[in-house]
Amino acid sequence: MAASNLSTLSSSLSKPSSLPFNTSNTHTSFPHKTLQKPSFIHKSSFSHAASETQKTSFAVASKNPISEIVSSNKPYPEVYYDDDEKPREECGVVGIYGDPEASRLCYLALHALQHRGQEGAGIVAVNDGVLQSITGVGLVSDVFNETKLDQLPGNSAIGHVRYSTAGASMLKNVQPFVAGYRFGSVGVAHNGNLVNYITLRAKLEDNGSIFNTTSDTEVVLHLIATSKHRPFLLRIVDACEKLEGAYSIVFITEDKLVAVRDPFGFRPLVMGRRSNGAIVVASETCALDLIEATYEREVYPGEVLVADKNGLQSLCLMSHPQPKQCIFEHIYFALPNSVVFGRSVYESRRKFGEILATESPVDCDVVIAVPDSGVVAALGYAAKAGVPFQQGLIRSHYVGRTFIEPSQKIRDFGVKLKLSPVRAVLEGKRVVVVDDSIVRGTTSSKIVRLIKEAGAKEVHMRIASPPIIGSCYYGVDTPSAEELISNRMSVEEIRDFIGSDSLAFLPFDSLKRLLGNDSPNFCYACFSGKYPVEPRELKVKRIGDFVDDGLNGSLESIDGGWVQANRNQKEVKVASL
Ligand SMILES: O=P(O)(O)OC[C@H]1O[C@H](OP(=O)(O)OP(=O)(O)O)[C@H](O)[C@@H]1O
Ligand SMILES: NC(=O)CC[C@H](N)C(=O)O
Repeated sequence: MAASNLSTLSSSLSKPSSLPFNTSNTHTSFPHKTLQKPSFIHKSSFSHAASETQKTSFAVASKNPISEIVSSNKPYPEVYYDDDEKPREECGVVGIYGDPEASRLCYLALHALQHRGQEGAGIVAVNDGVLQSITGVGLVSDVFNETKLDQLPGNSAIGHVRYSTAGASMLKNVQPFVAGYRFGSVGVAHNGNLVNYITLRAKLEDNGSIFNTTSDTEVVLHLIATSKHRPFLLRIVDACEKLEGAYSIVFITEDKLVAVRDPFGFRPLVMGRRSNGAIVVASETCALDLIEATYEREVYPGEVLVADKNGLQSLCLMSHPQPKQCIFEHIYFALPNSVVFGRSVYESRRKFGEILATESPVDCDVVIAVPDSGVVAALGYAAKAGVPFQQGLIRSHYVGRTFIEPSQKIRDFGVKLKLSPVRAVLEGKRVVVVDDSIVRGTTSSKIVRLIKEAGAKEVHMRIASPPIIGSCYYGVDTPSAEELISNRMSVEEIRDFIGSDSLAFLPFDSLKRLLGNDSPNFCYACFSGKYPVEPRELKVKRIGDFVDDGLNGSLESIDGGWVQANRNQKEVKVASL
């Protein structure tokens, strides 16, 4: 990332000059995906911690924020999910400026973003120049209730739902973080992953910084506090220019809401307005819909968007390389009713299904989806193939996303617990099954078996993404390369492994063709292994990593042992910084 000349920046409060996206996208509304509860394994783990919350306040003149955190009304709980290498989704962020119900609106918006993170949730609100924060582990509904929200009055607030990518899953790492520095207080909520935070943290600690968490996000606060620039906005820019990797961040201060997106725009961030003029920023437009804010546009890659008493200002301060937005948002993460990177997620998925029907047709009687993420692509496939779409798998809404389950054994069990076949739809039929992705192959192999046991004559798997061969380092903590089945097996070998009669993936070239001129603006590292920002400092999970850890390479040992060994290694690393 090229450094901007900060001396020229204070006068450059302006709309970004070269905006990479068409801003005229319309806002499409679709029914909301049912928000997922954590799976049974999470639930039991959360049961001790779900009620654990912490409340902190930061006044303008806060002199010692650390002592205030330590004296918060509840102690930190035990780490409730201390698995630093499990695959995870992303975080969701929201920020509201200029609404008397700011914290309640944040609370609602966090519900809409719950699919992006279920480990912890928090809100920071500003009232009379004091930042007040409540964070807790578990779901938004576990953390907040009327009484808690009553403690967060004020006209501006930010919120966060977390899936950890750096730093263990524990209360102290739940965002937003709040800190006091010599010119005031600042709260931060981050979606993404910083690939250079270990070096940044080491430098900061060399210079005397004391860290309160093990999250990558905390370095941002220290960089702001130690920046030599003024005013606050330039401190933010100065700090962000030192960051590498993915960050869609909302900041809150006594008098401002600031939204920043990294120059590559890896993770989404959108802006909207309520009818009373309140400004809203959020990870996905589904959050805007819920709180009746009208979607205006994205926060652009490299943009710093500021809402304060003077209105909305946009600073285009960071250099603009070619954007590299996460394609997996469209394939799996985002809700289909969201507009992400200026495109309807629903439309993307429907077209992925159409492409599969055109490029990998097969004689069949019925098309079914693996709910939830496969539904829209299956609808596209069925419409294009002219074959009826039916609900051949019923999904339990009390079981969470299996992609994020911590161990292989639990994932196996989780698939059966979550998805039940409908014999009336499947018996004697040639069935096309559409899913959004194959990560480890757990879901597909179990599903093929379930469907065959329900009497299907043939099962044809169609996957609405190219094969996933690379781990993600930009906010989606996908498994090690060894765990990615497409990294270990050919398509035919995978077909054999999952036991289907045929298997086809969305061809990578067709995906790029579909995106057209916008195609170079996406990050495809998970399909190509080519990383726009090299994750130099982070452990690249390749063959040999787990061999060195003394494990034999079976999937179970990766889950049960490699993770353990790696986690210990990480703890040592952090401690020795
Ligand atoms: O190959 P695997 O390792 O099994 O992972 C792939 C599966 O995980 C996801 O489902 P998930 O249950 O997480 O999410 P969803 O309910 O949103 O479809 C995805 O939709 C695939 O079905
Ligand atoms: N998934 C995310 O966006 C995580 C944000 C941040 N890196 C954390 O671990 O808390």
